[in-house]
Amino acid sequence: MSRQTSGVDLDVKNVTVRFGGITAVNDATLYAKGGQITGLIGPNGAGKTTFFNACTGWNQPQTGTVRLGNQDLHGHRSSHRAHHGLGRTFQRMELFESLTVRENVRTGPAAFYSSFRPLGLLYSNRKETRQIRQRADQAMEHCSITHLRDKIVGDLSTGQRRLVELARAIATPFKFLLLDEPSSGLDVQETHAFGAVLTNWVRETGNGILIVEHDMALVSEICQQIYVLDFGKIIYQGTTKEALSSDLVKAAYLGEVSVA
Ligand SMILES: Nc1ncnc2c1ncn2[C@@H]1O[C@H](COP(=O)(O)OP(=O)(O)OP(=O)(O)O)[C@@H](O)[C@H]1O
Repeated sequence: MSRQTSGVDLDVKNVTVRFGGITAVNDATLYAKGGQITGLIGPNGAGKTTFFNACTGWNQPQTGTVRLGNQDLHGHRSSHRAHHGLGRTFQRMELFESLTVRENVRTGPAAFYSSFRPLGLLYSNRKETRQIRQRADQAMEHCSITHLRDKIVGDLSTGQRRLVELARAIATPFKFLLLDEPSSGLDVQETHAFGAVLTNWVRETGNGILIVEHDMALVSEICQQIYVLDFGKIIYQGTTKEALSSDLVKAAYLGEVSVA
């Protein structure tokens, strides 16, 4: 990964998303800095995925704005937001089971570059093909999965598949990533290694991450800032240390959970 100087910040203001009579996200405002990992936590059904969808254009909020650096993404489709560098992963992994690891990872940058052309994947030039290969190789290296590059993804363990998904995301020239429960299904050691990959990527590229995560040990290890959603509202914002010792946050979410 090449080291860059400064990343862009994600600036989300006053987002409200309603589904009929349900207000899934209620006037939520969040600022996530480039070069950092910001956590978005909250109980099941709090509105975290809906908030992500509003950021990436998967749903259109009733109110609110989304900016990435100096780009106003408000009202634009998800493809436009991806062009401007806002990437995401999903709660359920979306990998091509019958393709190899290398092929899966290459689909990220290939789709990104092709989306700038009217005929998409039909045409690509040599320079672009070289870039796609280089980016995929670097991302696999970064995620320590180079040795798996010729394996079929359907044959891999959950931990390895999570890394393939992450490698595909970071192989794509995104400036900011939204990760939805990316460590789900990993054991303690795999989670720790996964967290180190995220931390290194942010440090080396200057890019930012907003992560939805239920694993509080991982959150406390990698996040600098935390936002807490409860019933669609941001009820707390602060440094990770402050958030984890806040009575309000404990009452809403953490309960007696130990994060040591
Ligand atoms: N498409 C939809 N139509 C109607 N209601 C929805 C829709 N999507 C989400 N909801 C509702 O909005 C609320 C927030 O859901 P959301 O999935 O965003 O929560 P979450 O915090 O991501 O939950 P989890 O941690 O379980 O993934 C829930 O009450 C959910 O049932």
